[in-house]
This record gives sequence, structure tokens and C-alpha cells, in this order.
Amino acid sequence: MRDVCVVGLGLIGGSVLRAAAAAGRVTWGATASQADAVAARADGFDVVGVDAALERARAQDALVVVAVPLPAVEDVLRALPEGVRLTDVVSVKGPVADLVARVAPHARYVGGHPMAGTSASGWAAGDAALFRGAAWVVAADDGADPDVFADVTALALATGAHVVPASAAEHDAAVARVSHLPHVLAAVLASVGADGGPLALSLAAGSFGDGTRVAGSRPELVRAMCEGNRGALLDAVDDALGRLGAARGSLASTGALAKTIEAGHAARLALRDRPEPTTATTVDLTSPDALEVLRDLGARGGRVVALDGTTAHARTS
Ligand SMILES: O=C(O)C(=O)C[C@]1(C(=O)O)C=C[C@@H](O)C=C1
Repeated sequence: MRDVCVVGLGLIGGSVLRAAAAAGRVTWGATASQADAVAARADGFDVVGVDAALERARAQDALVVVAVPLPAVEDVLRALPEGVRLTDVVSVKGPVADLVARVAPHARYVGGHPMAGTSASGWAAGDAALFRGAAWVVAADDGADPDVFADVTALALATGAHVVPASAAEHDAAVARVSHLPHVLAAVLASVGADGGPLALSLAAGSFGDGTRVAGSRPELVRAMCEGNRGALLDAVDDALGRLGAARGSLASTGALAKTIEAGHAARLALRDRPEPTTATTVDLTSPDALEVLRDLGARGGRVVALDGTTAHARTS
């Protein structure tokens, strides 16, 4: 079991550190936030300075998990000793891969992204169980080091997540639609509701609460996440605007929203009823076509559910 060093101890980093420790790993962390460092130490975790944490990772051949917001990633990369095993949990993968290539090309990097969170932030909001049952994307771009791919997969599985392999570009296009666009829409919806004045807010109930929940997240984190995926998010916003425009058009002309409501209803039921992938298959991570096979598996809704050395046990639909 590889040791784990987490840099950034907010909601996600703090949850990774707790979950890795709960899974029996040797762990330590570092954070620029004094408040998070004090709170993590008070909870019994080993928290040291960033340079000391990274040096220890090099000495112990540990996996470093960068869990800071995108604008702070470069500073962590600049402090990396040569050749460390590296992953991250940032919500956009292409820009982090580009940064690693530019600033720390010596790192043995395989990106990751756990699809879990809450609108809370900071160490205190973290939870060892946050990733249970969640998808954790592990970047399967050509050239990925199979050994580090296995390290990141093993960590994700140890937290209770399942692994969805995807290229950085596939990941960024997908999360633009299912994570970043929802944050933009929640922000817009919250403002539209608030502008309805005190009566509207006193009537706000389930639909408004559900639709605006993530607008309660820390604005600078949401901003960094959305701006970091600008290209793919613009495409998703355009798609949403087109559908909103069509909905407005049909409401204005025929008075009927039927198509929009029915398409959305069908999409929501398909999400609720999506089949659990059940067909078992294995992928040898050291085989020359492993990354292609893994990307194909992820694109078809498959997932890696266990790891046995360098053999990934997967399920497909
Ligand atoms: O559930 C939430 O509060 C989240 O915003 C989590 C959420 C998302 O679902 O969009 C947000 C960012 C991530 O990196 C992964 C997941």
C-alpha cells in the first residue's frame, strides 16, 4: 500500500486524507491555510509544511495528491522534487496536465477527479465517507505511466469510489455538462429568484432549493472551476441557451412547453434508472493497448471496481 501525501486540506483534500488514513495508508498533509492545518492536527493528522511534505513523499516514494484550487496548482508544482508520483483532484484535467508538462515535466503524473462534494468548504467539512459510491475519473491519456495509473486507481478504490477512465479532453467536455453548467445555472436561478423580492423568497420551496443548492458553494472556488474549463463550458452554455431559446419560442408561440418538459423528464428518468454495469472484464494495465481499452470502457459507461496488482477488474454494461 503506497503512502499518501495530500497538499491542500479543504473539503476534498481533507476528505482524501481522512479516507486514505481510514483505509490503513500512512498519510500526511500540508496546507497554506493555518486554520485548516490547526484543525487537521487537532483531529490527529500529521500536517507539515509544503516543502517538507513533498520531500518526504520523494523519500518514501509516496503518491502526492494535489488538492488545491486550479489557480494555486502551479505553486505546488514548482515546489515538487524530481520524479515524484503525482495526481490531483482538480475539477478540470486538460489545464492541469498542461501545467504539469510546463512546470514539472519530471513528475510521474496521472490526473484524477472524484465526482463528489458539497457546497461546504474547509477541513471541518471533510468526510472520510465522501467518496463512497462516487465516480473517480482517472486520466487515461496516451503516455500515462501504468504504475502511477495503478496507484491513483488503488487510492480511489480504497476511498470507496469506483474508477471511470477517460482522457482529459473527454473528462472536461463531460463535466462541463454535468457539473460546471449546473453551477452556472444555479447561480443564474438563485439571482432570478432573489430578484422576485421578499414574497418570492418566502415562497421558495423544494424546486428552488434543489436547483440552487450549489450556488451556496464558495464563489471563488466555483469561479476557478468554471473558468478553468472555459472552452467546454462555453459549448455547454450555448447548448443550454439554444434549448432555453427553443422553450421560450414554443411558450410564446403555441403556449406549450411540451417538448422541453418531456425531453427533460425522459433524461431525468434515464439518469435515475441507468443500469449498473454488470459484465465483468479485466484489463492488464501493462499491455500496450491498456489505455485505449480503458478509455473505451469509460466512454461506454464502464468502471474499474477492483485492482489486483496491475490487473484492473472492470464492469461494463
Ligand atoms: O455536490 C456538490 O455540491 C458538488 O458541487 C460536487 C461536484 C458536482 O457535482 O458538480 C462539484 C465539483 C466537483 O469537482 C465534483 C462534484
